[in-house]
Amino acid sequence: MSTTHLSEWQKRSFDISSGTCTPEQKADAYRAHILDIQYAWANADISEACAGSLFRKYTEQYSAVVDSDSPQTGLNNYADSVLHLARCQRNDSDKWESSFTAESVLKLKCVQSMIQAGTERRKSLVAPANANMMVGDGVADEVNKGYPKCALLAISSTGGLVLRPKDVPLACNTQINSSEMAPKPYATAPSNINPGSSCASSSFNNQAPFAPLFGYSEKLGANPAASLGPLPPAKHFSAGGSHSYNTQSAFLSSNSAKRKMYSTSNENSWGLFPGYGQHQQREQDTQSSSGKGECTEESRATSFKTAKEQMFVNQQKKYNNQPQRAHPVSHPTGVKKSLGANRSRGAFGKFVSPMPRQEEDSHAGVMSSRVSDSENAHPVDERLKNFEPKIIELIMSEIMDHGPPISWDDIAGLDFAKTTIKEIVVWPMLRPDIFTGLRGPPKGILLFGPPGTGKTLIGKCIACQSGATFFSISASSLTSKWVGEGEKMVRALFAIARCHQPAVIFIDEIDSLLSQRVDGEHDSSRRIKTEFLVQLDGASTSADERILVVGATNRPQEIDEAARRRLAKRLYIPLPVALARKQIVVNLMSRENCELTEEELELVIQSSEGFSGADMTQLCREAALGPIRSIQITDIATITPDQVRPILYSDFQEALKTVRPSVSSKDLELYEEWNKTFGCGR
Ligand SMILES: Nc1ncnc2c1ncn2[C@@H]1O[C@H](COP(=O)(O)OP(=O)(O)OP(=O)(O)O)[C@@H](O)[C@H]1O
Ligand SMILES: [Mg+2]
Repeated sequence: MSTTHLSEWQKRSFDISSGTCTPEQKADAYRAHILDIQYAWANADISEACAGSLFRKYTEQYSAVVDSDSPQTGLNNYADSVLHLARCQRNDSDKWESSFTAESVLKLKCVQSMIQAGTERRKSLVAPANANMMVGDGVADEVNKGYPKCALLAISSTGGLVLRPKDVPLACNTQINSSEMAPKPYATAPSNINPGSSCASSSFNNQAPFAPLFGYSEKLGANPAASLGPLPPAKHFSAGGSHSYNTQSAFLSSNSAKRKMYSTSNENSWGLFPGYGQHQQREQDTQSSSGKGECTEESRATSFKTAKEQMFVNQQKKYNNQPQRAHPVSHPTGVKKSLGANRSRGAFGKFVSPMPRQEEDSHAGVMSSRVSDSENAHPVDERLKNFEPKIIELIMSEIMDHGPPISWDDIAGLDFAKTTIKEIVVWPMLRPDIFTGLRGPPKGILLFGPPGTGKTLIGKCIACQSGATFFSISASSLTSKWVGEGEKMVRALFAIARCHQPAVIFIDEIDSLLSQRVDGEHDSSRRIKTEFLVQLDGASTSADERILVVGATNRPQEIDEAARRRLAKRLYIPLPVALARKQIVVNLMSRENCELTEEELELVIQSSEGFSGADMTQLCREAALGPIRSIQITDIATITPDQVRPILYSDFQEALKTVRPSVSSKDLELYEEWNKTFGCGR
């Protein structure tokens, strides 16, 4: 072996034997040894016998670390840890975590006593004095069989759970209030819960105080509607409540209803796992019947709609009227997910693409595409069968979840970049038949420029406007502390993208992933880079593949030269010119009470020379605070919003004293220089 290899080898051996390294480092070092042995043997640097013996030795040692479940010496919590990552991440909004599960709820003493009471008194319901939960006879029977199939009805104002007997009808579209319900023993529902079929789910979901009780508002929300018994025909009836209770995992699916809703363009196309299509088909049944505004007995019996699905239907209706090809079900908060930072959908959970396909613009289109997608599910299966479900799941959770749709007009200035991107991203995605051969679009784009100039904004806009499946990946999500995991993630990412073409993989801050490879860098990060370059090459050489990688960075000079070559279209995103700055101010101020004359606006624009888009936003925010600051501290508690004075030029003048450009002219020169050398602008 070469001297370099030898010294590396010695260093690692020393590390391992020093007794101070962690099991992860040991595993890493052993694995590196194994790779080196393979490499040396492949290069005929060592004999087969030598390779065999070394290989055996280090494999055993590696296995000993990997298989040992002692936390001090081993890593056998590998799968657990990864799954834990996937499951246990929470959004900021998830402050609580329920410890209730299907079983634990049923084991609660008060529930037990209520079940008992329900069994004893078949017709009239009497709750134990110390509980808010009542169970009808049908419920008790169901509970005794397993999980309740049609039990849950409402949640009491004190947070208790009220179960209603099957045989007590409840008008579907009637608002339950305490007075109406008073004569009935189950009348403890809060008055603001409306069990009407079309909104029962969301009403329940919004009962924040109840959510912690179970933590599964989605399923609970669905079931009240499902259990209404003799419901009148309803628009979005959800039936078959047993679905949500059948498994613990259904319960564990948590409060997703208050989180993002994905679009369904590819909702069924994932089709990774058998049996999944059935569920999807049920969903379609529900939707087709809801589309007709009626609910058949059959659909009650076989279909089931969670609050999430209900919200999707509502959202879809809303967005169907919108002209642009925006995501039909955007999350109101516009949270962008990052790997592991969200709830896992479960290895067998459905994949939901965020983007509508072209053919799905109409309602009928949605349906037909879903059916054909689920029919075509198996080939997709095949291509991904070598990947572990947990990795696929992690990648899936990276799909961008975007907020209010962003249009090209929301991005001020940057005309050249916008036109070029439309040319190479949007149009080819929409008309692949025209953009063939030499007209084929480049497979990699690099957006580079000073911070705060709209690179990420462009990424979001591509997500909204391209009609492609959009993967937004952060470098940190691909770097795992587990040896080999990062490369697998990269491979899986491209494999999944291949299954969901046309696809755009957006990598923000790409410099941290594809920085120049240097000596002494950690093996695993080097391997991730190499794998990325290989995949990028594969994607860029295959003419049939419609995968586009878009990278964004404000440190273009740090990007590896091999990566630079693969990101063939390198677009400079400069500081906004005066016109663009004006557009940003006008856009932002159009939503506020602002009295700025045309001349004053011009003065503001002149004074903000050298500001980035983000700086301009900051300037406007600061100016908008001016009127508030002018209010007397004693009045702040009582003043009404319309008494707040408009934003004036003086507020901008004040703001200009505190907001400074964030990009220095020296930095700008570097960008300009790099653009001249490597950029593709005019
Ligand atoms: N051209 C623009 N038009 C409208 N708003 C802009 C523009 N550029 C920046 N902004 C505003 O600045 C904010 C930050 O922009 P963005 O995150 O896209 O910057 P960036 O180029 O990705 O910066 P960084 O390199 O630091 O990641 C945006 O959310 C937007 O409010
Ligand atoms: Mg950015």
